[in-house]
Amino acid sequence: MRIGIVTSGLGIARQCLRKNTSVYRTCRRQVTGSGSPLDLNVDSKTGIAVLSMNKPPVNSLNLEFLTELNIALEKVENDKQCKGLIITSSIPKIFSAGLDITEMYQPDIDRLEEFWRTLQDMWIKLYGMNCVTIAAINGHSPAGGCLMSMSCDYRIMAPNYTIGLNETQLGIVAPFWFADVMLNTVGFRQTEMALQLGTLFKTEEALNIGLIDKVVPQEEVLSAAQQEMQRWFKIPGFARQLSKTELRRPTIEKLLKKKEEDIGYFRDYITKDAIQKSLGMYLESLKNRRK
Ligand SMILES: CCCCC/C=C/C(=O)SCCNC(=O)CCNC(=O)[C@H](O)C(C)(C)COP(=O)(O)OP(=O)(O)OC[C@H]1O[C@@H](n2cnc3c(N)ncnc32)[C@H](O)[C@@H]1OP(=O)(O)O
Repeated sequence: MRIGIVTSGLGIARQCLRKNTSVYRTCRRQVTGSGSPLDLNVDSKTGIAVLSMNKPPVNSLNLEFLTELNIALEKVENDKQCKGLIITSSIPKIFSAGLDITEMYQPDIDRLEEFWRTLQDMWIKLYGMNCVTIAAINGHSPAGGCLMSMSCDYRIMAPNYTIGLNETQLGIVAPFWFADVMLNTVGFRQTEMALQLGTLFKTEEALNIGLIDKVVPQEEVLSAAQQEMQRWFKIPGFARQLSKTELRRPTIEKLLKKKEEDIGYFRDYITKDAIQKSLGMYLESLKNRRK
């Protein structure tokens, strides 16, 4: 991520005037540079940061991208002006395709371990963010994309997309902490069915089981997230934060206690011949889809 703090100067003010939407009307600090896979914009007036993933073709989470996500989350958490974070995507029709499968297929072992550690760190940060987090899900959100969405405080999604932990469809098993987050979100029965079947829920189905909180038309996802944020901002910050921490801490601590063990388990599991074969076939099927 190319990071350069652009303060609310004349250039940005002109952009604000040009883009005649409520989001852009107030001046923003742009915290990332052009060409970056992440656009982080902090609106100093509203206290809302918008983090938009922009890594073509599908916002897949590889080591470098996860590292940049970690830096961006750290920046938001350390920015005293930020009271809320909206995570969304700049890629049409895709929120995130989840983990980059090429990181797990025929991997270099050192990199594989680093990849997993960086994913753990990203999740620990996002799930434990003090500020209010809203996922503005404007595209498909399988597996790791679903984990990111579920780790926010609130989820708004556009119609006609899919979301879920579909790992079993790839012949792999969602780690215990992915499962824990789903359990915390939709309860045991929905989780045990969804995880075994690797269900990708359509938007409406996701709403029905409580995997997402609201459905709005595609073009309204971001403005709905901005609006929703106001409801959360009305609650005294300290009380809200403490409530969140109390509820989420046990889940985070469970991974913290087993971080290294989890990396070792992931490494040994993913490098098994049978798992490599499944991943290879899945990658091939993705490539052949358009043929
Ligand atoms: C203990 C082990 C635990 C591991 C936990 C794993 C968690 C995960 O997140 S695994 C990843 C699961 N993700 C998926 O199953 C999503 C797969 N992708 C799709 O279903 C689709 O690509 C889509 C719905 C996200 C988008 O569809 P579409 O717009 O039609 O784009 P394409 O399918 O044509 O894809 C374009 C391009 O991107 C490659 N690609 C897609 N997803 C991934 C991915 N997750 N990782 C790496 N690469 C991916 C796809 O192969 C195409 O590549 P090219 O053919 O080279 O253009």
